[in-house]
Amino acid sequence: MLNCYGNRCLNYTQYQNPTFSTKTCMPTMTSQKGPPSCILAVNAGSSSLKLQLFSVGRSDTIASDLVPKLLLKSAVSNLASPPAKFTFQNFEKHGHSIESQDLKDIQSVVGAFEFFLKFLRKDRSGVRESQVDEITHICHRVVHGGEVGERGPLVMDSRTLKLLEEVISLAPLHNGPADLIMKAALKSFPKATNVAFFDSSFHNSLPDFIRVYPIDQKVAKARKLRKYGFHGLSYHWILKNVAGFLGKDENETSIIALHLGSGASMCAIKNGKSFDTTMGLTPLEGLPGGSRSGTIDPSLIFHYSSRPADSDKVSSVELSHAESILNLSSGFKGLAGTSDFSEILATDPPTSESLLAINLFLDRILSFFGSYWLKLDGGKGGIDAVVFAGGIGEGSSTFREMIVKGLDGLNGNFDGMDSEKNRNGSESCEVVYSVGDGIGKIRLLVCKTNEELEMTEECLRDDRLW
Ligand SMILES: Nc1ncnc2c1ncn2[C@@H]1O[C@H](COP(=O)(O)OP(=O)(O)O)[C@@H](O)[C@H]1O
Ligand SMILES: CC(=O)OP(=O)(O)O
Ligand SMILES: [Mg+2]
Repeated sequence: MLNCYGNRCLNYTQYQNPTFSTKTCMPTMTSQKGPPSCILAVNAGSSSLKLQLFSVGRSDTIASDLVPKLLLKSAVSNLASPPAKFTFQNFEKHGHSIESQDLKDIQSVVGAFEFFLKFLRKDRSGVRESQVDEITHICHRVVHGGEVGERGPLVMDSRTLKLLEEVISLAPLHNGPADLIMKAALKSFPKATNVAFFDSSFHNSLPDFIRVYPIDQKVAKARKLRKYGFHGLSYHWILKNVAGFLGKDENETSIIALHLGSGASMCAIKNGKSFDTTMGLTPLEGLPGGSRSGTIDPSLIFHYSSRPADSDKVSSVELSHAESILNLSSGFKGLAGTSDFSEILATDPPTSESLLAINLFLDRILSFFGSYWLKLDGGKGGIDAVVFAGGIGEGSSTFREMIVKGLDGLNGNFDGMDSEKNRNGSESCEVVYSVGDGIGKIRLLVCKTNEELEMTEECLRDDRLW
């Protein structure tokens, strides 16, 4: 039985290597000091909660290197288009059995986290009670780090939770739930160290002329109103794995990365640094998503909330309500009635609504692509690869093919698409695989993103978090 992480495939016998034994999970008597021995990684997305549990061993080759071993993987997906689906896979249980069920009553990531915690302690999970108590570190994906997130990951306690409360309104679909999950984790695992890893940190390198909005700069600075950018854990994972795949240093790798999931964004990575990205002050800017509008004329908000031509008659839609409409009932949901893009792609025969959603998404992606092509000097060899990731980017060969077809007009030195690899590549065990013919200078790649393992690896690398 194979299991993938990093760019490696491990088989079950390698899994039994005693250096990776769960015995490495020592019970913690006080808040953990010293290297982590058991890490729970929690990724609260807009339509899903993804979790992985790792024990930590020493590398066979470099004894000082800490290596995570995957113990279990669990997810609650489809939260935005119920019923939510729960999956739980215990890699220590014989046959790596997968448990799955519909959760009719769970509609939020916080409810999903509570369900997961209860399930973990059930016999059916195959996880020993003592093993749960051995968790020394909990890594949380927090989408918006505001100014505190600029300095990188942050150990959570009542003081740092307060600091993050200030930016909850800047990532309304994410930071509120993450805040509640961190509070629940602090309560349920009082001996563990909780660390927040920020999606926004990766974009600290954005140049001023890209991150500044053309508004009064006194107000902008005082209220920290600027582009932050998100999906940064995913982009760093993509960067390091694509650099490894290409045999290049991270800081010599330049790519256009497309993270297309319930929330969708793109990033122009220039020599290992984020140079531009489509999301902004909040995850609402840029591409449309499952229920988010993406970029619109800012005046549209006022047309929602008032009737400009008839100014004394104010409509019943208030500004905060308009914000919630743009976040929760726009995007694919507003266009085609569902936030589930796989359902839209599978509509057979296609309806005018499904075609509109697909063509509009494609159009916005190509608009940003053209812009990033120029910014990275694509015509002069400034781009190594185009990389697809996220639920849609990894899951839909059809949509990847549509995007690549749309790039024809650039007349760039792209790989041609290899239809066979594009259709069947997902069966590959590799984290990064090619969907191109390898003839062009710009490779077409898919990267199986893994925000949970990204946080875990960072946690093991950064001893300030222990
Ligand atoms: N095989 C697939 N083909 C097309 N779309 C897919 C596929 N698998 C998942 N998706 C879509 O990916 C989106 C969820 O992406 P994901 O990255 O898991 O979400 P989140 O933003 O919650 O992390 C949903 O719109 C879902 O329909
Ligand atoms: C930032 C963001 O939109 O994240 P997700 O796609 O996980 O909802
Ligand atoms: Mg996600």
